Amino acid sequence: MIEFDFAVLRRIGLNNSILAQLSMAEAAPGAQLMRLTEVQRDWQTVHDGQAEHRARALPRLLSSLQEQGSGLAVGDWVVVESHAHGELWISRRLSPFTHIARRANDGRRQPLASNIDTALLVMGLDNDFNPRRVERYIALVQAAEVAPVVVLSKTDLGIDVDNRIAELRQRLPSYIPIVAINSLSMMANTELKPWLGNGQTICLLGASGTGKSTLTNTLTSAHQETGGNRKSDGRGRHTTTARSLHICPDGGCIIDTPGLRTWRPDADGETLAATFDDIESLAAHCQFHDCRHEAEPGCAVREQIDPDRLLNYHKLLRDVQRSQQTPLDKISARAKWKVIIKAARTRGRDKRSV
Ligand SMILES: Nc1nc2c(ncn2[C@@H]2O[C@H](COP(=O)(O)OP(=O)(O)OP(=O)(O)O)[C@@H](O)[C@H]2O)c(=O)[nH]1
Ligand SMILES: [Zn+2]
Repeated sequence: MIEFDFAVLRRIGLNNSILAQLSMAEAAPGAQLMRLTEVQRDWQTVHDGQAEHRARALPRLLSSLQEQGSGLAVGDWVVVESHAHGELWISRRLSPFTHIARRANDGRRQPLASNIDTALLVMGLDNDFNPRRVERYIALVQAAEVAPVVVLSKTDLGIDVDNRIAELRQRLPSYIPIVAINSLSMMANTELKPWLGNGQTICLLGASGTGKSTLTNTLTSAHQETGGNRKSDGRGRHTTTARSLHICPDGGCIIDTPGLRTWRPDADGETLAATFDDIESLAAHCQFHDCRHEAEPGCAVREQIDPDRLLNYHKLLRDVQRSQQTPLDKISARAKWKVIIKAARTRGRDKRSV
């Protein structure tokens, strides 16, 4: 039997999709369900809904995750066993319902965060305003099956808010919510309430200086120190504050880790096509089957899609194609170009000498 208090764990994001896995989980007596809030090489921090504890993962768990090409990430739900001397050991990871990973330079996938329902894509209405970047983030979080919400911050700066919202609204698919807020105002709580129900987990993504920390403070104002409830029940070492899990007093919790902060989006072509499905579905109506929506007559896409959104789509697709090349592909692509350029130069010389 795995012990847990639903109401307490719900504050840190427990939901039915995780619970459904528990009945099948074998565990030692007294094992507890907890949420991972920090992942280091040799140790982890887990949250039991009230306080954080230092724990370690069983080597067999780590190697089986590694075999699956996966690994522990902040936000994972784990089964924690208590061994002799109060040591806590993570024995099992429940399958995450969403998983954000980044591709490391060597091509491996590196887990960043698990079990996030909604990503707030924070963008300042000031100089930071950049629809292309938002489209890129949307593609990425959708690839992880996390729901995107575009949050335009700094409405108080007297920037032409309505026009900028209209510009984005016209450009993005209609199912993507756009919310404009002042991160410094408590009103932000009301505006973001739909994504902060009890049991919901959100994360904040966006460039530096857009107001992610400010907004996190506003949303969690009554609970700055989520793990601050010190317990001394002798199990594991307690830490006082949750560095990466913040509980919102009215429901919901926020995951904020250095990994997510420095995460720069990458995606594959299929994912991009899914995010730009407005373009893909219009393309079926172009006169030419292989229309590139550039100068072809009878193009259905150019008529309806914001030209910059179309440009961005093509640019992202090119990026994807490049990033999916292996080092060998890149070398052979470069070699091919060298041949082409050399041939063009030779042709140029031949023409001149005629
Ligand atoms: N006027 C105004 N200022 C804001 C708002 N949101 C954030 N700021 C200010 O913008 C600056 C940057 O905000 P942060 O919350 O630190 O931004 P961040 O996204 O967390 O930045 P990093 O930590 O670098 O990722 C701070 O000086 C904030 O006070 C807002 O809605 N209105
Ligand atoms: Zn076309």
